[in-house]
Amino acid sequence: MDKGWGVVIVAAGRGTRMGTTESKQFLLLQDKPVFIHTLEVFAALDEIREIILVTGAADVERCLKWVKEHQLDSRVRVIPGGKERQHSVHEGLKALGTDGVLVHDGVRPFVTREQIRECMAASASGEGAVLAVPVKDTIKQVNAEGMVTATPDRSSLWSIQTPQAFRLSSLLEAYESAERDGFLGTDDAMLAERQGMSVKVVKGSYTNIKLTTPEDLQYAAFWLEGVKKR
Ligand SMILES: Nc1ccn([C@@H]2O[C@H](COP(=O)(O)OP(=O)(O)OP(=O)(O)O)[C@@H](O)[C@H]2O)c(=O)n1
Ligand SMILES: C[C@](O)(CO)[C@H](O)COP(=O)(O)O
Repeated sequence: MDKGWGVVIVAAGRGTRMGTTESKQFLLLQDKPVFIHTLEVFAALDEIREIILVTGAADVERCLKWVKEHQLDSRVRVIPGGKERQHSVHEGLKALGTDGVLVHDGVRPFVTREQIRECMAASASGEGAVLAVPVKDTIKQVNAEGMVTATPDRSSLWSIQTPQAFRLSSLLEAYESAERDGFLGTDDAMLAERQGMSVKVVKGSYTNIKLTTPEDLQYAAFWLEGVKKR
């Protein structure tokens, strides 16, 4: 990894499930937009040479302002994204010039430096690595009529998070192949898997939540308050 690691942080979504007027990545947590909390974790790692923030075309200017206000402007580049998460990640990957890449959701602000490092290290033993936690609930498959059709064995089920780490050239190839085939996935590893790449799962933590629905914001405020008191 001569050219080191880069990270693509995606923050171009609309946050439909959150239902707020302001996009969830820009909501304030302790006076700071959510995505700034996320950027700060990655910016604190010297081994990350490039940080690309991908946001909506209409939000690039205000993101640049926030980035400057929080003294992250020497570390972070801001570019416009696309219609789906996959398109936004793809734009970010094209903007990087490193050997390794981490992809992370801008709305997962509680990832830790240790988890990021573990993910980078684990990708060396395979072709990719993802942070994840074992599923805690019993999972059921349910049909369109609301009836249970199966109860999969949860011992092999994991909830997948970000960051997800890969060699940049391989992940770019996977993204280009998905685009050619019109394939849309919900995470980066899915695209790598369809190229036959091996993906290692790294046990993360249940606190690395993605802010998705309104109660996640309450959890985030509660969590940050606890961290402040420690
Ligand atoms: N076109 C998109 C869609 C999503 N994302 C980003 O991908 C991450 C994870 O996606 P998700 O939680 O699904 O975010 P949204 O698409 O914003 O939410 P929703 O699906 O509820 O609309 C978020 O950081 C989001 O900003 C992105 O960069 N570009
Ligand atoms: C990449 C991801 O965070 C893995 O859990 C997630 O898939 C992204 O967004 P989603 O729209 O909630 O699936």
